Amino acid sequence: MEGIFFPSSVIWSILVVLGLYLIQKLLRFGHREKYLPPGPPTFPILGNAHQIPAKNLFRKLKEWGDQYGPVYSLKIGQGTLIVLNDRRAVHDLIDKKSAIYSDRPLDHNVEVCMGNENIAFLQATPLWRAQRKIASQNLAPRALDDRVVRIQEAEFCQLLSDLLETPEDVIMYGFRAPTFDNFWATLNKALEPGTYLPIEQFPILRYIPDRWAPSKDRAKRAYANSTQIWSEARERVAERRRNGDERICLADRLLSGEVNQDVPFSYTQFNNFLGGVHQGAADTTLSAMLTILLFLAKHPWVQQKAQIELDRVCGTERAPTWAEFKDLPYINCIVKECLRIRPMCDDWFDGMLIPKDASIFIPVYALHQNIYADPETFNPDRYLDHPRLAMDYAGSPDYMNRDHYSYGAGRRICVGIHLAERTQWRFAARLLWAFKLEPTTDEKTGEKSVLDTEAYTEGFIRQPSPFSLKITPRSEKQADVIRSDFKNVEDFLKTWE
Ligand code: HEM
Repeated sequence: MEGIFFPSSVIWSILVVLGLYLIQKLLRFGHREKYLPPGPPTFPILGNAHQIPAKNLFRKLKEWGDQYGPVYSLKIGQGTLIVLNDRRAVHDLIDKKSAIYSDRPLDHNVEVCMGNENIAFLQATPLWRAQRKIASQNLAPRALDDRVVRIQEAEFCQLLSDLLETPEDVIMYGFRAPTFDNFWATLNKALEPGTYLPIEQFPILRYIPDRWAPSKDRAKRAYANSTQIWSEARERVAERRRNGDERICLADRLLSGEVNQDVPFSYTQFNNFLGGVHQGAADTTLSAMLTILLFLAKHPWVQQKAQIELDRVCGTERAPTWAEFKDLPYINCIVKECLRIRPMCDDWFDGMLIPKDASIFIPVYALHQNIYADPETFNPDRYLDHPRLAMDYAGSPDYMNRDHYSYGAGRRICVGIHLAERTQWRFAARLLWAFKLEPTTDEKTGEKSVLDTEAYTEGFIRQPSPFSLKITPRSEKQADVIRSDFKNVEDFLKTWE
């Protein structure tokens, strides 16, 4: 039988059509679909990836918001990012529909790094729900004000003379970090986020062999390292308990079976859950406290205004306590203003938006710049009409009156928000009651150093770059109170080491 014969012109035509089809497909990769909100012009294949700056992305997000409107989109390869730079959009999508917008974007590298065991990065699975429930019950205002109040106040007695403490360790594991190089103080430094291949956005990168993609190996090592650290933390708790030393903290309550678990945790899930909450607490709280220090030192009028209030309520004889929250409203304004002017991270969600796999992003810095007049000016007075705590505003349907978005939104809102609020308030209140904060003076020239409130580190959590301050007690009386307060709690603090 004779074979079917295609003239070479037909073969060429097919190849040309196929080639054109592939080129067209390739050119459309990274292209913004018509139904998406507007955004910066895309480049074939890359989309907007090449326009994402390595530094100060938060400022670029604001610039794009000014240019393309409150809701805009970015294309990163085949991935879509919808940026919600608008109170109403955040409320309608993230608060009201939080059941469908409580997921995290799929990210293979994050999955490998965290082994799907870190509460902050888990998809909205039954494991996340079980972990979230335990964390929110144990970090609820009542639990904190009943169980944690004494140790937190005591830590702040020490902090006045020694600004080096990380009180979260006590609440999680029942151990405190008496010095910076102590095991409990160094945990976070082992978890530096690395750079890695954006596989979800550019799926072809998946086929790069592991040996040419060091980030893949790094992700596996990151999981192994952090799991080892959190397992050591748990073993230290277990060892202390074997010696009959049980303490009031989440790890002990879980190990004693006092906390109801909706989903049983494996050994590593248990350890990485506690580690994940600790991680959520440590860098954020540190960054917030450094921002408070930096901005107060830069703005003496704010110190003076707060100190008038503190002197009226506490005099020089005693330091303020959390019980005086309502009598010292200006401290709350300072905490809010610091979180507004320098939010430390932006916020990611995944959900059912069209297109289905789009990620949603709240550009917190840009949003804060949009919603307040004169946003670059540090002015706690703008919060005088917001006397309540952040969660009251975040949970209110009156979204136009929300104070700030630094704790996120919807079901994923920071689970440590109540502890974070208490920690920052205690820090600001005691610091201002006790000390005068100033820039340092150059011994040779006699000139005051300039505190740079723009100098922040890049990374997952933004923090003020190192700065130095002159911290002097406001009076001899206050210095005496600091000393005697610390003496009174010293033995109590030792029982947590
Ligand atoms: C000033 C201090 C803090 C700030 C600004 C802050 C901010 C945030 C933000 C923006 C998120 C993501 C929220 C979202 O996706 O909508 C978050 C999540 C989280 N935070 Fe905080 N945080 C702080 C302190 C704390 C503390 C003290 C703890 C624990 C004791 C904590 C534990 C967590 C955890 C576990 C998550 C993940 C929650 C989840 O995905 O379900 N944070 N935090």
